[in-house]
Amino acid sequence: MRSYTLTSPAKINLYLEILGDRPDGYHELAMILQTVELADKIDLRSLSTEDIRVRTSNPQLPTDNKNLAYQAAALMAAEFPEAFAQYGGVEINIDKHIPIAAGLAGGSSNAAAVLVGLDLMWKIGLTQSELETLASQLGSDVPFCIAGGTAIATGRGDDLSPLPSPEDIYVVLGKYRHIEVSTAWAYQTYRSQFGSSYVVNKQDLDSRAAAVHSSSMVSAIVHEDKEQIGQKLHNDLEKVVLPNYPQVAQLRQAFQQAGCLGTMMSGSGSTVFALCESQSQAKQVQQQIRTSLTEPNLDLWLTRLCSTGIQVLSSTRD
Ligand SMILES: C[C@](O)(CO)[C@H](O)COP(=O)(O)OP(=O)(O)OC[C@H]1O[C@@H](n2ccc(N)nc2=O)[C@H](O)[C@@H]1O
Ligand SMILES: Nc1ncnc2c1ncn2[C@@H]1O[C@H](COP(=O)(O)OP(=O)(O)OP(=O)(O)O)[C@@H](O)[C@H]1O
Repeated sequence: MRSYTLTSPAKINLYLEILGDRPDGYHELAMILQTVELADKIDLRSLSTEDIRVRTSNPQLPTDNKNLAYQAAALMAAEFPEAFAQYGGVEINIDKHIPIAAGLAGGSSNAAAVLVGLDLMWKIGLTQSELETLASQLGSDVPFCIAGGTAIATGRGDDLSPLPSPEDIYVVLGKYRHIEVSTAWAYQTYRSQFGSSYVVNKQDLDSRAAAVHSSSMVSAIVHEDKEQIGQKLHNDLEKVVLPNYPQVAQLRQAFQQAGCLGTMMSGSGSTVFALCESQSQAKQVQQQIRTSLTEPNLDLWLTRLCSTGIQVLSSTRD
């Protein structure tokens, strides 16, 4: 029996611009993605049978083929049938800490962890680029989750260019337990409201995607200018989510008034994050939100930007 334990961290979007629509129904994006330390723990245990089993600490999550971690294992089994036959199936245990449907790529990160773990368990030896290509079949955010850290993401969100990770930036995450935003709904609503303003010409699209590389946010990251990183946060999906979810808009306003470097909704929401220059500032922001919004359904987490993606914590064999 072999087992691997991996950490599966969440991401936030420091920048998300929607450039245009795509013939496949997706959107062309210019994003800056960033991992944070808040993470799930994934345990993989080999089975003597050719089964894929999922267990999770959160009863809300599916354990069948609707779970992205299951889909990742099924993809590996289909791509590498000989390894699957030789090493047997796998039991996947998901110790869930990342909130679900929160814009934090929790499911995507779990899928990335299964790809990385099974590559090791089945001794396949895939490169990071090969893992990312497989990951893109599972979802737009999954390739980034493999190496994590800080990266520019263009195309559907899966064309990645790494950036240096800013150090010592603390993050307060806030999410209402009862508010879950569907990513597909957010993009569809954006398209129906703002689709007419999209870039249609392929050349313009390419130059807009390239522009993110020389943007003020990238410059702020490269120069580790915390103030500017906070100032340049951007997310086009706020334009559709905030008007439809007034509590999320109110939470964002409360963060803004709490004196942080900057605040923004992550991905398609409903999580709002605040960047803070120190742990003590983050604790103060957390405290101020608790006193200004006496809402029992609001969860808050204190975490930190992180420079790594999926990591193996331990492994055993006998
Ligand atoms: C909002 C973000 O999390 C920001 O990082 C991502 O763009 C979404 O990533 P994800 O959840 O991995 O997305 P997918 O599972 O690939 O797609 C979910 C849905 O989002 C929409 N979608 C996603 C990515 C993209 N570039 N354009 C889209 O329009 C599609 O309607 C799709 O049906
Ligand atoms: N392993 C998993 N962890 C979390 N959600 C999962 C998982 N597998 C499938 N899902 C389903 O995926 C949906 C989105 O969950 P997830 O937490 O990944 O959303 P998200 O953080 O908004 O993702 P993203 O930021 O990539 O859009 C939920 O409806 C959930 O039931």
